[in-house]
Amino acid sequence: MKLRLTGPLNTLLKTDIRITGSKSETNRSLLLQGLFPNISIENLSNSDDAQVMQKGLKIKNGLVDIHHAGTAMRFLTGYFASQEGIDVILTGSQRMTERPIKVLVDALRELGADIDYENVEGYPPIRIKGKKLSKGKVSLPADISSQYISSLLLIAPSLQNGLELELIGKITSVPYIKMTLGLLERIGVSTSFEENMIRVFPKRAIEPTELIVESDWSSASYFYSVIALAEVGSEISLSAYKKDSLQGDSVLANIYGDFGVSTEYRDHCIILKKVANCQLQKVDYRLDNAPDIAQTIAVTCFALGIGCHLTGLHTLKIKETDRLEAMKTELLKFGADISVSDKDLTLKPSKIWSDHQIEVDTYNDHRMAMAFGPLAMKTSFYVNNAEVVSKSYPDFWKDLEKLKFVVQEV
Ligand SMILES: O=C(O)C1=C[C@@H](OP(=O)(O)O)[C@@H](O)[C@H](O)C1
Ligand SMILES: C=C(OP(=O)(O)O)C(=O)O
Repeated sequence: MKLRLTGPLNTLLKTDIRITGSKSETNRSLLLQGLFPNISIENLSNSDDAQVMQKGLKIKNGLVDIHHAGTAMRFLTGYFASQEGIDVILTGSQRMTERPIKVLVDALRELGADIDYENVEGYPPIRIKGKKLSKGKVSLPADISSQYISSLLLIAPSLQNGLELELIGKITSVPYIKMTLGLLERIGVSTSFEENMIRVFPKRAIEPTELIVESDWSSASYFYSVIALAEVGSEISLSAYKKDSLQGDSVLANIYGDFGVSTEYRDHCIILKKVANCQLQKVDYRLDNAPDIAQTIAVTCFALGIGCHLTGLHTLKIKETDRLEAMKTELLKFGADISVSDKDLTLKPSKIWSDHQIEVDTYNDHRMAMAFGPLAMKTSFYVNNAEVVSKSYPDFWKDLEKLKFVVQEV
């Protein structure tokens, strides 16, 4: 699906939008429900990634295809490996077969798992024969993806002696690890995380527990961007959010303060308000704790005509696409002065070219499409394969229409 996108120009925005549950919290909660069926879940994510997770958890034999969902790939690997009677081949999209899984497979094998590579060593598809994992201690590199760590932590309470994890190297995406531990604590599992050691204690059964998933902060980032580009006085109310979030991307509330956006927490909503025009020439953020909002911030800065230096982005190369290269290619189309390395992105203040025929390519990456969306408030353009948004946010284009964007299928 190709879209023509035109943003609202010089209008005061005032809209309420409801966003569904965080896909990260949802996929963790679903896995925990697989282990402890007396968990119920409220405000599930309506994303493709949550749907493939839900389906995957029901399969015991045969092929499990999780498409583009990194969390489903990594979390189901741990789950299947630890469940007796499972015999599956776990695979995904072409891109998923290029996203490494070796760190997790090595750790699970160390715990006693039976996993083999179907094609290329270190990458999906993998054949998993589930069994009772006998060991309870393992160390693994922590600088590639936190999802490997979360996968092990999620199955940890079901292991005979729980799990002791030693994390090697600089730990990346830490808030996602803490989110996993936070959810374990909510269902009554004891955990500890000190320096590079994580411990999860075993739990045979839990009390019936309802997990209420907070709405998705990464999805909220696109509205922060819209408000940052809107007229002073504009506001958007997003539900359902809370101040003590498990999601690291809630750091958006601080970051977008720099762009003149205030965040008020009121009755399960966040109210984003443009309170001032951004006076900064350049911003500098280290985002290894919030990698998923890097693209949003880069486009916001470009649209505002300010520079940015974003660091800590070493994980972006192995996500849905090589996000740093993709950002460079697409922002260059609009005239950006951008450079990237394998772990950072630098944008110098530059003017947006007024060429209305530009087509933004999306590389099977929902965040490429959504991060560029707000830029339509400055110039019209086309978005190729716009359906990619369904990976995390199927209603994204409909919600942009609520903000007076003109979204035309062409
Ligand atoms: O655990 C999670 O839910 C996630 C962890 C992060 O991945 P990495 O740890 O690979 O950076 C993040 O980018 C991804 O969207 C979701
Ligand atoms: C990186 C992402 O997802 P995943 O790794 O779960 O595919 C994302 O949603 O930005």
